[in-house]
Amino acid sequence: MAAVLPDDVLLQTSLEIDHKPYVVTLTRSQLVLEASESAPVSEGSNYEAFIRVKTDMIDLNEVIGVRVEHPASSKDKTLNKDVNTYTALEMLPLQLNVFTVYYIIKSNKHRWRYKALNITCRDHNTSQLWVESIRKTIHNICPNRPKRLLVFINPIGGKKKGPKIYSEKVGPLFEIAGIYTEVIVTKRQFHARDVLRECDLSKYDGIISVGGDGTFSEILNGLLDRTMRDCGIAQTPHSDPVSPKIPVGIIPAGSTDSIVYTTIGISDPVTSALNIIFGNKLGLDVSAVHQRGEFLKYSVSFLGYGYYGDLVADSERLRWMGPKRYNWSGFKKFLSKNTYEGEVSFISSTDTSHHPRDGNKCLKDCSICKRARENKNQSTGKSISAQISKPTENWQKVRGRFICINAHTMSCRCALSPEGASPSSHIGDGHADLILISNCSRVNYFRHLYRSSDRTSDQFDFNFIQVFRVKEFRFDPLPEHDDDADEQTMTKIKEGRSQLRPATIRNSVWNCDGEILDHPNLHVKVHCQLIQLFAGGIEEIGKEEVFQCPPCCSRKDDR
Ligand SMILES: Nc1ncnc2c1ncn2[C@@H]1O[C@H](COP(=O)(O)OP(=O)(O)OP(=O)(O)O)[C@@H](O)[C@H]1O
Repeated sequence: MAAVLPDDVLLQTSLEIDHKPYVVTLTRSQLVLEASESAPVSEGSNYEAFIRVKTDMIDLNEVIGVRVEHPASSKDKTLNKDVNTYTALEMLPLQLNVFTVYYIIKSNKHRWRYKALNITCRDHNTSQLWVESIRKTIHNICPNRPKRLLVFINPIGGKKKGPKIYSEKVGPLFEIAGIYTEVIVTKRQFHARDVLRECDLSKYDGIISVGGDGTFSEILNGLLDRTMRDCGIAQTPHSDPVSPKIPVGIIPAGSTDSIVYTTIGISDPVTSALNIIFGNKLGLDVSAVHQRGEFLKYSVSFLGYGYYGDLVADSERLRWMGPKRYNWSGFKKFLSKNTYEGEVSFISSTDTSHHPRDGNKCLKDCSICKRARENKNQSTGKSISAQISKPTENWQKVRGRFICINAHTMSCRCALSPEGASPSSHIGDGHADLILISNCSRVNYFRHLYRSSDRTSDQFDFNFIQVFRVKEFRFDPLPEHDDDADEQTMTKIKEGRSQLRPATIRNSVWNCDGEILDHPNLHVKVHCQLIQLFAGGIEEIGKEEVFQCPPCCSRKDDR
């Protein structure tokens, strides 16, 4: 343990923890807890003397919050109750001389939890002094923690548990952290987007999506639309979108929650809430999707034509099945094995130091994403025309009949595919991994799908699969076709009046972050680290710190 230097000490008092005497010291970065025993006092002395027998420390950057606590609220695990109960308990008389420090613990497998340490002071003034001093010190060393959040809760995403997850697990944590929140439970699709178009964003330090990838995508699109409008920039294939100043966070409450899995390593509302509270941030690549020169939307994780497009179109009709609808639709589409003809054109990455099959995973503090951010910062300020991909840029083309065409802006991890559909894809390298799966037998396609759930094998190691790391791509279906006829067929499919059959439809749809894009012709351009996401990146298992629980803590069970 490093010695506490005198000028580093901000406050030091003899306090009680678990009815035992402690000398508690607040330094500029830590709370130091020294178990002590009373020593015999020399005659005539005005001071109580202690012998220090054991020392523990809590880093202040791992403290969620501190507050004067009512005993019932800690004993009864009030945090597991709903917000109303929680507020009612707060109105009971407080035990004003006790304050509680809430701090995180990191268990293995990326899951974060927290503990509460009750500290008893002699009187209310001392307790108040401690609370204020700790808060001020945290604010000084962690100035980037958010203080005001706008929260959107989707009540129909996943298993429809968004409101419950927020009120039981997340809202109380934001309250402990002293974060002011405005909460909107969405009433319809595009409700969040419409609010973001009009509201005063300067009031908030972050926007939080409680839902799945679809809700996040809606919020991301609303925020980027708003930013572009405020900057007076039209969204064309040749314009570079402007990064919003405000970061976005996700509390997972959807069916797949792939963005959370990929950026934190686990779909867990408490871990995500703690990442938001600590203000951890990552730069996320965003793909701008256009059709025939017209802007359609932004995508942050995945674009899939063919198998994954058909799958999402089918699964939309089966929402009542919950998350299992994806397995059922996936099985059906596997059996039908539709194939689609088309031409894919793309501009490959010029950086040859990394590629989609190099096995280099995008983990916390990823060097590839860091380099991309530095390059982006250097190029900011260059004229926009210098950054536009020109028609003369090196476009490559692949024609064929495909089972699917997938573009991953990130690795797209999820419970079914722990390493992701494109394991070496990066969150912020400014590129997407383009996976072209040509027509093959069902057995071979199954071998590819099976490998995506296997951490050890290369799912792209087949002669019918081609992979490219690209910054821009286009898809044109072949032969040229009647868009209107296909759109009518797609409407019937979505309304449940028709099934997808290769004989009746020549084109698939695009699956864009779990939502359907009806138009087969697509032009996609990746924008490096366009938005900031509240997430810390995936910690490498084995490199995580092993938490030493101070023996003095109130030893609450993991929540
Ligand atoms: N009150 C609402 N009623 C209907 N649709 C809504 C409502 N609120 C949000 N939506 C829409 O619900 C859609 C699906 O939500 P979401 O993506 O969160 O859940 P999911 O599809 O179950 O999860 P995932 O995308 O992770 O697979 C989104 O497109 C969102 O715009």
